[in-house]
Amino acid sequence: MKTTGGSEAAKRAAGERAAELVEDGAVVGLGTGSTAAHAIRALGERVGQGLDLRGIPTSYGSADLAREAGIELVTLDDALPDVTIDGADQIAGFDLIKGGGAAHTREKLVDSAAKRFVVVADPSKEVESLDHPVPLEVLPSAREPVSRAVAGLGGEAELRGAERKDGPVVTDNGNLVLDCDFGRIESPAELGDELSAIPGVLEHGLFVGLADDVLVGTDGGVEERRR
Ligand SMILES: O=C[C@H](O)[C@H](O)[C@H](O)COP(=O)(O)O
Repeated sequence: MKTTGGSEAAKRAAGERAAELVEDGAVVGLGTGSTAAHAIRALGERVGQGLDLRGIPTSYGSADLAREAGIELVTLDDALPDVTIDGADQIAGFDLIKGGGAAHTREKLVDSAAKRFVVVADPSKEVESLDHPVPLEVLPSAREPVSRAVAGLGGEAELRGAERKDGPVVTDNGNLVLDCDFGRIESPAELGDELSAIPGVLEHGLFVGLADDVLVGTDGGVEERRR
């Protein structure tokens, strides 16, 4: 499981608070990453205490964690999520950049299908304006044309390298990831539309207009924002 900079206590506080919001009988979208992992473990504990729920994973990682936690898994073919709990790499208001774990394509599918999308994070993720590189999941054959198209939009694309494998990261869907630096992003919605229009891009990591709640854990509690 990829881990990021914020304190583990803050991530756990946010994840556990989000798990408390889940009602009996719910279908829950299970996000990917170190913060969502705390929510999955907390949900597993509630299942152990008798809570009835089914989970829809957003990656191999979240599926494995959910199985270990004793959560029954289903797919979007079986049910749509009542709520999805997912992390983020950067948060400005309710706009997000996701995909640090290369899971953003399935995450966007599950997050956007949910009646309620709850973001869990630690304070290091919050910023005034988004400026984190935007991950693009691209077809392997589209790497160069997409990089050129990104340059045409004023960005710089870098192929994400794997850490415990030679060569690039290959996603759960068999594709590559380009991390695209646009500096400060003035209009996330507009940039998202432009990235979606590039042939060969499966999905980009800008999540605009999707989040309903942002729960930011701190070492002393959880700050909750609702749209
Ligand atoms: O692809 C991965 C996801 O978008 C994660 O939700 C995101 O990278 C945040 O992960 P973490 O909670 O580990 O910082």
